[in-house]
Amino acid sequence: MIVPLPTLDYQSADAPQQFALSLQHSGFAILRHCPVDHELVAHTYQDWQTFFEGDDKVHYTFDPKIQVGYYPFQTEQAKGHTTPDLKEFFHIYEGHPLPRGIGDATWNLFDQLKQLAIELLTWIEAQAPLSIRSDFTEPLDTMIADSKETLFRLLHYPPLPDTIPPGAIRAAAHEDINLITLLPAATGMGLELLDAEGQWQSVKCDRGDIVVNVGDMLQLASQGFYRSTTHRVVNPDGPARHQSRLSMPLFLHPRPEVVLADGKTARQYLQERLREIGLV
Ligand SMILES: O=C(O)CCC(=O)C(=O)O
Ligand SMILES: [Fe+2]
Repeated sequence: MIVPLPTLDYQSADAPQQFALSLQHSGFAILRHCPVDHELVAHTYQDWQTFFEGDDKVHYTFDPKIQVGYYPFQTEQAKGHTTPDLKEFFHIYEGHPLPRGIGDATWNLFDQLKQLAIELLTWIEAQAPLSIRSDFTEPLDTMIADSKETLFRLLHYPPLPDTIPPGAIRAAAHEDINLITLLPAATGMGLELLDAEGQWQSVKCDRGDIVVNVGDMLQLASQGFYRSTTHRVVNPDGPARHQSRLSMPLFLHPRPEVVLADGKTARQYLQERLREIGLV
């Protein structure tokens, strides 16, 4: 039986416990009433919708050395997949300029999400058993607080083409590489997670909710106490086929020199994983 993911109230007294339980069980949690401005989310989506609809984007084509910029439609394929995903996206990192026409909302949202992530990492740490916590090489929140590696990915899944390459979906099944991911509710359905029984479950959330998921780096650092769960974005049916979908995950990455486990640094781990998905 599929038990849907609960939506948790960030402001409730037991939010830290409920949040950590959800991450242990499914690798995902849905939070409502977070200190993230809904207007800012809407504004950011508007700016990037305009960007992806325009012709200017090709002038920002990504620089593979620094992984910044615009990745055209069907550039990325998930680990172990041969068909590229039906998506285009833009990678931004702190300190790098945004495309013309993108206003302050994007950086303001980045800052609000990062502050929230810092707090959520203190919850994640406090809720882990001492035997797990004591092996963290430093507090989880300081791993990311001054990091310049955190990646904001603005994603656009265009309306589906008339002919879809066999096996191609909006985002093929994958796990995130980083510590945790914060995902403001996307503009459309489609996100699914693979639950412990091997069933795909739709991640249902409302506008304004924040979805949080565990990445491989946290799974590694917590010796599997927190699970990094496989997820994907499926192609819609019916009229939604003709609609685009936007989403904007913030991938929280530690400073490169942070040791995750067994002497392995975040830098070493990230390079291994990027090679696997063909991004370096
Ligand atoms: O678009 C989404 O809802 C999720 C995207 C995702 O999982 C990713 O980019 O890693
Ligand atoms: Fe992901």
